[in-house]
Amino acid sequence: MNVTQITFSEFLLSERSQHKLDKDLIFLLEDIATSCRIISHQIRGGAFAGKLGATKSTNVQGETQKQLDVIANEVFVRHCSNCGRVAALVLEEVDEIYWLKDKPEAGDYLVYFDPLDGSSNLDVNLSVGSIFSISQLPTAIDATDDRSILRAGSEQISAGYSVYGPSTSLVVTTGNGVNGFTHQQGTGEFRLTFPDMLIPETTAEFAINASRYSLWHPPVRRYFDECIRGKDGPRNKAFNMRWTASMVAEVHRILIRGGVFLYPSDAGNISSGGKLRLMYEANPMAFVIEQAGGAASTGTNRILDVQPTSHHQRVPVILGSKEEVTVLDRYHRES
Ligand SMILES: O=P(O)(O)OC[C@H]1O[C@](O)(COP(=O)(O)O)[C@@H](O)[C@@H]1O
Ligand SMILES: [Mg+2]
Ligand SMILES: [Mg+2]
Repeated sequence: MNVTQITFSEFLLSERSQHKLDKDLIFLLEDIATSCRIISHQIRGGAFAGKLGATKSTNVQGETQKQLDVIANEVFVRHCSNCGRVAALVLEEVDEIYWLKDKPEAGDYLVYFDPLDGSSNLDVNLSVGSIFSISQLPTAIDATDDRSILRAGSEQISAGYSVYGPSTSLVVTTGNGVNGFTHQQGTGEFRLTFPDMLIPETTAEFAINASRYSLWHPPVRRYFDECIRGKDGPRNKAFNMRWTASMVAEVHRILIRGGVFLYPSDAGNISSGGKLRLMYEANPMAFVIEQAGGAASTGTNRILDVQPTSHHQRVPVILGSKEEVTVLDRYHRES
């Protein structure tokens, strides 16, 4: 069968037989895909339903919530609570952990969501997305214990994201490489359009919010200063810069054509540990990036090795083409 005809369900069945995936994981991934379809539909109709603006509330991170942040959150809660193996949901928009079982068993799933990433882009009709991560409880627990959801990223069994851009994409890893699907209008199916995604090892494109230059630490300034000196600078390369203010869109571009994305800790965010959240932004993206042959670092550690201490924890993020992440790690060591 032509790759573009393979549906997400068919793909999951073949992954299941090749890699012995648990059938409940397949059901959960189907529920996540259904949620992404619904959210995509809600975003595309948002202007008609008056759903693009902000709510009057702020989330646990003190950020003003968009109406669609709240809607996307509800969609994931409603559709991903059905699979009997899900023990808990951790969501960006909700302070507490949402336990679905009183006495979770070994192997039960812990699912982490950024229901809508880059939501400041909604009002201006630019790309946004959803991010998910799935881990398992290593042992049964007698009663719910919030510390048991603090799993390192290296324990993820699946992760991915959906981008709601000119088309809706779904990109997924189950630890066996990375595959990308496009939502087909009409049939409503996600079809395999980007099999075996691989990130080029070298790149001449970086993404950072350069308005924070005055807040950056020396290694990040050094990297940026060298990049913008172009061919005549120490890197001998004419670098290009991008910033979409939506991590999903940045990661998707890097998966398609390479590049490096940075949201480092700086003088403005160091007291919180950085900007991006470990459990539902950094970890899932790091897993996808590594599975596609890239690298993901805090500047001093591999992101997937960071031991979480709280479920809304923030970390510095540097990810993408290996060569650039290696340069940035070295600049951090040398500083
Ligand atoms: O506005 P800034 O500082 O450029 O930050 C943009 C970053 O913030 C985020 O939008 C945070 O995501 P949320 O919309 O889920 O809070 C990232 O997607 C993006 O990389
Ligand atoms: Mg986000
Ligand atoms: Mg979000």
